[in-house]
Amino acid sequence: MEMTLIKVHGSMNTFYMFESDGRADFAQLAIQLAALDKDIDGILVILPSVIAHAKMRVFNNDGSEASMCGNGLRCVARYVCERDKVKEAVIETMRASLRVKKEETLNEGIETYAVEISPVSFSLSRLPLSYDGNSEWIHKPLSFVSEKIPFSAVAVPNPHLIGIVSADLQKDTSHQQKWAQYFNGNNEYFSDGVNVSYVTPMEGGIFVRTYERGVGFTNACGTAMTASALISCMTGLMPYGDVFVYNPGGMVKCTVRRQGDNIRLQLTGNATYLSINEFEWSVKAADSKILSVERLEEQTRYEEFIEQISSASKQFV
Ligand SMILES: N[C@H](CCC[C@H](N)C(=O)O)C(=O)O
Repeated sequence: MEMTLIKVHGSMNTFYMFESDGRADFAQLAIQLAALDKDIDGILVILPSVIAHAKMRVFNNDGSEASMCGNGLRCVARYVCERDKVKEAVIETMRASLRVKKEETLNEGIETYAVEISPVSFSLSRLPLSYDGNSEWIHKPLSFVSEKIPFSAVAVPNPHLIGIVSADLQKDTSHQQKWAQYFNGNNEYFSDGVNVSYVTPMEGGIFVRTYERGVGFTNACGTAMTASALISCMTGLMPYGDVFVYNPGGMVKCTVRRQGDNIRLQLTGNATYLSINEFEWSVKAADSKILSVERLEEQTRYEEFIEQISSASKQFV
């Protein structure tokens, strides 16, 4: 079957994105495309919706489906707003219909979108994490990992484990890799795996690096950056409001608002199209192939943006 795939990224978290009527083995397609293109972190499927402008489904490189993808949702938001000629829309996701909107460009020529990140839950059963009968785990060390790293577990709604670490644990990723691989392997704590982020405060914001469930280290993870901004505000590391989050793939703005138990999160950042690809999809992986690639100019402007901000975060990248 021939398909048109748009290769996109949010903060260099890269995906193939396409519209579909829903009748296909998307898990298998994600595995095939990840094998064909080492750049990507998953696929974004845009489907019809009876309750919103469109529905988004997200599949990681290993074929697992995720309930949410913040960087991906910005790219889907752009596609749907341009398709329907609107500046705001609602996108149905696995657990919520989320508001999205086109924003002023971050920088000349960089398409920028803001997306709602919801629902939020600290209940360990929602992650699911089982640990010593606790119902929540916020800003406390997991002693079997380290006494020096306060961890927090939060679902937005995909699962995140967030550690606040010093600069040296941010520069040397081996500690994060060891524990992220453990929590995403056969372990007694996270039965569905978890996205593991290490957060370090820096000039003007926080730096977040994520080892993603179903993928591994990525340049950025939108839900993880937003969850990390939330934890940073809850623990007093950052004031509530706009938190600038730097990552290996760039920088995004996470807006964190809280009134009592009511938490509202918004993620703003680029939605960049890299290329338009014609793809021949065959059930037999060996017969699937990318037939043509039409590269687009936008990435040049995104790289200029990275150049501008890199002095702030290059200590960690
Ligand atoms: N690996 C994630 C899904 C992708 C989320 C990430 N790419 C984002 O931008 O939020 C998970 O399995 O929960």
